[in-house]
Amino acid sequence: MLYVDNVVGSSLSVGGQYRQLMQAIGSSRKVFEYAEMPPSSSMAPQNKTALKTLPLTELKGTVLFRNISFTYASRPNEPILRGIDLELPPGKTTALVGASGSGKSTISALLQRWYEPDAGQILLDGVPIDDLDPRWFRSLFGVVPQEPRLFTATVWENIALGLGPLNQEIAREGLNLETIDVDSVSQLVREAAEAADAHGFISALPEGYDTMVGDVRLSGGQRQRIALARALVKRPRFLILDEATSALDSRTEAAVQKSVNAYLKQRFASCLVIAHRLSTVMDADKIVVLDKGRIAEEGKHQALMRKRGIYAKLVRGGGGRGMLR
Ligand SMILES: Nc1ncnc2c1ncn2[C@@H]1O[C@H](COP(=O)(O)OP(=O)(O)OP(=O)(O)O)[C@@H](O)[C@H]1O
Repeated sequence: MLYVDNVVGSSLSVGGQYRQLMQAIGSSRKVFEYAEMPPSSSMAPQNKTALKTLPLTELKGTVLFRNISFTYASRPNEPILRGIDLELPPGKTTALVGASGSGKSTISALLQRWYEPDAGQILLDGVPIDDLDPRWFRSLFGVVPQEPRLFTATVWENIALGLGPLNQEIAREGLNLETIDVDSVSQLVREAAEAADAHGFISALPEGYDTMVGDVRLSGGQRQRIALARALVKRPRFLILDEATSALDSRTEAAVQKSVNAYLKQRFASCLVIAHRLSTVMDADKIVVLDKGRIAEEGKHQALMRKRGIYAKLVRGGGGRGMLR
């Protein structure tokens, strides 16, 4: 009976593995298909000579959305953004708020050039971003998405991954990622973890930075802080936080905000925050309120509250629970 049990158990497990293997083969086929797709004409290599980079030492970092309109190709009858005029001032934090589906994440996607606007232009220091080399341009961004993914690897590897193949800021500091030694990367990883307020809990894990993600149960907030460290390790000039601190309790969020703000100040980096929580956006230098694809209001928290417009309504709609609903 024991042998039979053994044979049945093993056969079932082989069956499961086979299914997973087939799924993985299917997914990898898709990955290669996408990787081999030719880039859209504005990013194609034949235009490379025309694609610019800006000297980092002179980069101010003013981002301007000028009359941007956008519709997703899959929903041609549903314009998402209409005539957006928006300035992200350098070294400042701009918060995007608005009802769910109002187009906040779409603005962040356009800024990273995941899509091309239907009309209007996005400018960096006065240069249209489509004239800039996309690899160079994207290397300036550190992004924490709504649902960050951690890989089955050590915490250290999960953070170091953010360094990416092309990193101007690191190169500018005399470090070459091709020849950099492990100790220097560890130093960068640790600094990023500190800036994300993650060093404390990582050090308390059974094997510290060498702990395998997957071997320990990390809370949603801990995962978000590792993802934040991954975004900060490349020393971005622009940090995009899309609901990046939503899983943190308010005390931890305040601590994370404090250390991220210190980072932004030290590096003169700009930050774009998307959030539904009042405490996340309240102290932003500028709050931009989106409503049905348009900018309805902008200003600082107090001024917007006095205005008693959409923002004040969103704050009150949270029913005192600190949510913007
Ligand atoms: N890839 C896509 N293809 C088609 N429609 C999309 C796509 N991504 C988003 N949308 C639609 O665009 C609209 C705006 O979405 P977006 O994610 O920008 O809103 P949001 O303000 O960030 O919302 P939330 O606060 O819920 O994250 C929504 O109606 C959404 O369904």
